[in-house]
Amino acid sequence: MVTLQLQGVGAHYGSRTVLANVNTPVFHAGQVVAVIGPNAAGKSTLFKRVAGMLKGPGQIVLQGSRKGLEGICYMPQDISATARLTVVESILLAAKQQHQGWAVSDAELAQVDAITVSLGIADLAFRNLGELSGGQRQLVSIAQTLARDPEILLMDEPTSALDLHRQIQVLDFMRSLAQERGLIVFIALHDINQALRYCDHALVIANGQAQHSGPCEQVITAAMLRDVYRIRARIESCSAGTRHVIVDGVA
Ligand SMILES: Nc1ncnc2c1ncn2[C@@H]1O[C@H](COP(=O)(O)OP(=O)(O)OP(=O)(O)O)[C@@H](O)[C@H]1O
Repeated sequence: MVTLQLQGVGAHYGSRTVLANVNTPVFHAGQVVAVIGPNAAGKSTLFKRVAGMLKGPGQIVLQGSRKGLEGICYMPQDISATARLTVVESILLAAKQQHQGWAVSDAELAQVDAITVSLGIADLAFRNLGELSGGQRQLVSIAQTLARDPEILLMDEPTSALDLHRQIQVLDFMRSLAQERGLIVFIALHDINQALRYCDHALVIANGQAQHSGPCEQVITAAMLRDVYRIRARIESCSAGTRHVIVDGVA
């Protein structure tokens, strides 16, 4: 069973340190971790550092992995697509990054089919990337990331371009994927209610540091929202018993 822990992780762009000394508990297969925090806090930078795209101090301790660092897959926030490929070609290309050679097996085609069906984009399979809407491109970007057979998924605001139905569909899907396939899923989110609803653990990044880390219900508090986001808010249970953030205004 895969586990991941960050120990004193930092990152810099040139001489500018953007992230320093991020420590986390050991995360286990099946867990979904919300990475939350204000704009420019360092969430994407943390993902890039964990994915090996940036250098910096500290250790990314991965244990019980079949694939090693190759199993850490990052879905970027930027979903612009310039390649002249169809949707299915672009997903196959992502899958092929993990394997030698370009021959496509029936099993790989079936895997791509299954991913597009799960994300509700099977009807887009032969459309060119350049002619998709923003939300459709985001769903294809998620499909490309899943095709890489991840053990650790780093999803950078994966629902930012999606309508409400698709947001719920994708987050439900990520949750069941984590549990059924034993993935550890990190999701950078700005919607704190989605973090409360879909994630087990919250890691709050602010000013390039991990300010809080723990179970969502312990970390997402009125005090944290005031200190980190500078808003006045209450956390209340709705009639269905689910906890929600109600925002009263800026602090
Ligand atoms: N390629 C880069 N070169 C230099 N500085 C960068 C680069 N990418 C990001 N930064 C800076 O690093 C800091 C953290 O940016 P990052 O993208 O990690 O924030 P974020 O928490 O993901 O923000 P957002 O919620 O707005 O997406 C910001 O000050 C940003 O300007």
